[in-house]
Amino acid sequence: MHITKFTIDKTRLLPILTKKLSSVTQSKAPKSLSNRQLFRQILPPHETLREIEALNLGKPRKRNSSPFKKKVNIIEKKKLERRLGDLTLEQEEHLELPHLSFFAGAKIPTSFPPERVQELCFVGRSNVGKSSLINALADTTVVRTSDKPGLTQQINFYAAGNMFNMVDMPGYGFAYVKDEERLKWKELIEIYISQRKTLKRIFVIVDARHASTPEPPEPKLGLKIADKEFISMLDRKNIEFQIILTKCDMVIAPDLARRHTIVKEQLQVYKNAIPQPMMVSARRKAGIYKLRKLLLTIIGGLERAREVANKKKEHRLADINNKSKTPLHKILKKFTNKKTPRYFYVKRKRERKSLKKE
Ligand SMILES: Nc1nc2c(ncn2[C@@H]2O[C@H](COP(=O)(O)OP(=O)(O)OP(=O)(O)O)[C@@H](O)[C@H]2O)c(=O)[nH]1
Ligand SMILES: [Mg+2]
Repeated sequence: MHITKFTIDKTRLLPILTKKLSSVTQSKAPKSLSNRQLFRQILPPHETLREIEALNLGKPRKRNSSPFKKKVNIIEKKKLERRLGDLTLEQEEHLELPHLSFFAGAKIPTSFPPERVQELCFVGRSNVGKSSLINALADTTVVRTSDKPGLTQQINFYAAGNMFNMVDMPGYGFAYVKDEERLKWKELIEIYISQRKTLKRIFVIVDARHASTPEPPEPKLGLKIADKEFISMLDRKNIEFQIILTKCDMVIAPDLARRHTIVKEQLQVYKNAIPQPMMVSARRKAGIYKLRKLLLTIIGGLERAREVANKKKEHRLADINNKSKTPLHKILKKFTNKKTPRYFYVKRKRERKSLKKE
């Protein structure tokens, strides 16, 4: 017989086979469930799933332009609606926040600006997306963001018109900076949070992907140790806070609902936690209108924001109506000899229709 290095030596294989068999028999005995199995066993409530679908929060499904695949998508949506109920939630109000501008940065407590208007602050582990969330809320890019943890290294104050301030904090937990620097940030954040009289609410930002990563020193499921330490500190000091799950566009809908459920359960221990965690995606601007409405309600500026939104809508309508009175082809003729393309008329018609719908 020709022997190669791939020829199976039965005498060597036997111990391996017996070992495998023993492991199979062992697995029949009751064994503690893995984190993944525990996670899969969670049944999220229907309303959470419905909210995620309606606000378009989960990881986007692949959209296909082929008519067959479109039909499949429609059928899937209908199936979901049968299971979860109507997926159109209460109409989202298209509210806007006032113009955002940077006005102060503080590395030490003595550099905090005077307490004039109400403030909302955003805290969380480094790189969870605090700065990006402020940008998305104010529909701007004034706040600097980075994919490296530890970009925001001081408390930054941003004025939203003269209505209120949004405060961006450095992150706690891992960051590409020295340990002593991080300790300084921690002290600074604690001083700000416990001494600021104009502070109306603390939003603790949690990365939706991390809400259940189980690494050995971390708890099996749910919030990370750094988050738990921070919110326990808030609870000891009797300071109210609310959790916001960000980067929801990176988690598939059922898993996101499970993570939301875990976090909600864990919050029951904290007496100063607002029980309902919010879900957003700063990148896809999902859930942002809902959060904006909440901010405005806390500040007491909801009515003013509604008035501004209505005025803007009226102006836009009037603009379109005025434009349509002077035929576009006459305006264009001044500059060119060409006829007005049909495209312009269709576009205007569509704009008018969508405004009426709003
Ligand atoms: N996919 C996705 N990425 C996001 C979202 N929000 C933020 N990011 C990304 O996350 C990274 C970190 O965002 P930052 O806003 O700088 O995070 P931060 O919490 O301010 O970080 P530090 O200032 O370092 O504490 C950036 O690369 C963002 O583009 C989101 O909703 N979805
Ligand atoms: Mg930042």
